[in-house]
Amino acid sequence: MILVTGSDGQVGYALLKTLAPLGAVKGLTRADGDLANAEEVAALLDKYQPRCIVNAAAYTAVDQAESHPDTAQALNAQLPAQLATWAKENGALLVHYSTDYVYDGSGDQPWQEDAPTGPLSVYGKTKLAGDEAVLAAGIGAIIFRTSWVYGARGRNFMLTMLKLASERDQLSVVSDQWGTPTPAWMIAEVTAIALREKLGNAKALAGVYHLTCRGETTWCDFSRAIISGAGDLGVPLNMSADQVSPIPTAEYPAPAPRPLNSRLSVTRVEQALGLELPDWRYALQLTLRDWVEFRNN
Ligand SMILES: NC(=O)C1=CN([C@@H]2O[C@H](COP(=O)(O)OP(=O)(O)OC[C@H]3O[C@@H](n4cnc5c(N)ncnc54)[C@H](OP(=O)(O)O)[C@@H]3O)[C@@H](O)[C@H]2O)C=CC1
Ligand SMILES: Cc1cn([C@H]2C[C@H](O)[C@@H](COP(=O)(O)OP(=O)(O)O[C@H]3O[C@@H](C)C(=O)[C@@H](O)[C@H]3O)O2)c(=O)[nH]c1=O
Ligand SMILES: [Mg+2]
Repeated sequence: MILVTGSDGQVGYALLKTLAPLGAVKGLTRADGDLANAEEVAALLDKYQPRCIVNAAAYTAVDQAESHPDTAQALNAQLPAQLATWAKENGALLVHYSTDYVYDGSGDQPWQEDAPTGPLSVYGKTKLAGDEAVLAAGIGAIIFRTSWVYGARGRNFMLTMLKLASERDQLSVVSDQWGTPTPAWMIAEVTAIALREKLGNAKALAGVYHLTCRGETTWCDFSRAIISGAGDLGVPLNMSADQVSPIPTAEYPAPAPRPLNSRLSVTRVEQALGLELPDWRYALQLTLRDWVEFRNN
């Protein structure tokens, strides 16, 4: 049994399908229990006895985390720590996800996996604590640090932009935060490849791996690419890409500070798996097509 936590979320939902070839998959949603409650988590692990846990549950509301640090800590730090301890005691494999927000965003070069961390927000700090707990368990877990996750369903920047562009005739979007948009399906499909290797050899792929698309952009140019890509697919919108105005971060005040440089080097995962990850623009085209399908059904 492969247990996927957070299976109503963007990545968790995609994993239900991509992991299916590797065995029986059980997804945990809020209906199964509160993952912020350690006793409920223990009972779920006891019930399902997974040989493999893929932890896609997290507290991902970056701004709300500033005023709800205890819930963020429970989901982002204590849950992965508990899963790692259980995996160690029961000889299970663990795959966990983390974020570009563990870095401080300085400089303009892609971060390597062994670079110093320096989270700016409660979300980033609690995610880093989760990574550290998973690594400290010494069980050869895989940690995929991804960024700017989006998809045809869930809460994400692509869907926000499509909605706003159908209602407004002008948008202002920050143009000084750099990073790489990454669809949930891409993360789920690469996870399946990695997990299959791990099922063959438990020592394979241990540690931290960045897992994003290739290339880099800003939220502003990502927004423009979403709007022009949707237009190319015949989606009726109220505005065009050139009506998206670039603004500095200072003009978009928010409770949580965001890193300016979220570029992540993906060489390590590409070499480990012997593949080349897709460029973010191509991945966006495929995801927009998913969304058009999803809307029409
Ligand atoms: N989204 C992003 O841009 C990025 C995400 N990541 C990381 O990737 C991973 C997957 O993220 P993503 O799929 O986008 O996240 P989502 O927020 O889409 O999914 C997380 C899931 O966890 C569930 N969850 C939260 N709290 C609880 C709880 N107390 N009990 C039970 N379930 C709970 C959520 O349910 P509910 O919706 O009801 O709260 C949701 O279904 C996470 O580790 C995240 O930190 C990394 C970089 C970027
Ligand atoms: C809606 C909107 C957002 N923005 C800015 C705010 C922010 O800096 C940026 C992206 O908005 P978001 O709310 O998606 O940002 P955010 O929630 O910080 O996204 C992050 O989520 C967590 C979970 C991660 O791990 C990160 O990788 C990253 O994806 O765009 C605008 O400038 N204009 C707008 O109209
Ligand atoms: Mg958000």
